[in-house]
Amino acid sequence: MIIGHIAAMSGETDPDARMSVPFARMNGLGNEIVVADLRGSKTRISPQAARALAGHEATRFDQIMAIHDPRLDGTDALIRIINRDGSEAEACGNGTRCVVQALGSENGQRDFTFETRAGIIIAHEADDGMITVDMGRPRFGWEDIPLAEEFRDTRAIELQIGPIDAPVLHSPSVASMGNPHAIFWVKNDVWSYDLERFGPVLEHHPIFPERANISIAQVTASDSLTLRTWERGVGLTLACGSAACAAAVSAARTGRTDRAVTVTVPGGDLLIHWREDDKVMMTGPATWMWSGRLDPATGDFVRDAQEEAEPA
Ligand SMILES: N[C@H](CCC[C@H](N)C(=O)O)C(=O)O
Repeated sequence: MIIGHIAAMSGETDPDARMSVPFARMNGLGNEIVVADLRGSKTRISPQAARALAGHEATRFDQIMAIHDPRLDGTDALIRIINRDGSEAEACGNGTRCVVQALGSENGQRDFTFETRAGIIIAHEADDGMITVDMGRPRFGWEDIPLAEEFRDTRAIELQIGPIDAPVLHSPSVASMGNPHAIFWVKNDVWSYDLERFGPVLEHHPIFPERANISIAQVTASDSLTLRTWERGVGLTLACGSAACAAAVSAARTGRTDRAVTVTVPGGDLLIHWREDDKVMMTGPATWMWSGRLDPATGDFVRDAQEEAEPA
């Protein structure tokens, strides 16, 4: 290519070659997701590139779902999940649905098996476009979350914020969906709590050696709850699928709800079913917005020429 030749001659890297990774900006119920296609390449998206993309208005994301070639027999892909701050997460429910929709749109495939740091994740897209992800089994042991000290009963641990004698939030349930979650149960509307202020303090509390995703949940019926989440490595988000799963299993485990619940998050509703075989099934939508190509080293990107889809 002539431009590449001139760029090489002048010591510049060919910008077109650097923008080697196709990506789609997608929406998982308001969770802002970048799905990046690194199949056939040994490259990874660098933490610097992630932070650069996060800092740009157009590509601002909660998670990047980086699709890599499979490493294990029987899996379709290895997925690396990158938070806004460049850290890696083990699980991302909403992002997984976006990956299913992105890959499914290539050839009509409806069933997928992915390797993630949280283990093997199975997902299925139904005729109506709703996507169900088998998020695996929750874990409740204090070392599994992990917590910094032993708590025999993780249905409610000793942790509070606010005045000692009148805490604003206290006694969260904790659970791992591969990634760490704390859920504070509240009586009032979840919007009446200043999660933006408490979230960062709790995310970094020394009780959570790997930090934690922090949610507040109000049980509204035996089959529904409302949830807001401060995500580890991200901040306030409109939806967090793994938090919805952690909240649903914790609600059932503490007798607050049944095992099948609708979890209403700021971006909409997720259906969560903690099956008798201990697997947690999460069902919800995924929406394609626009696509482009990015440089996995720097986060520079170009948009493809096309119309942007209307947000769902
Ligand atoms: N948005 C994601 C969760 C990302 C979790 C991440 N913030 C972490 O564990 O570090 C979801 O839908 O499950």
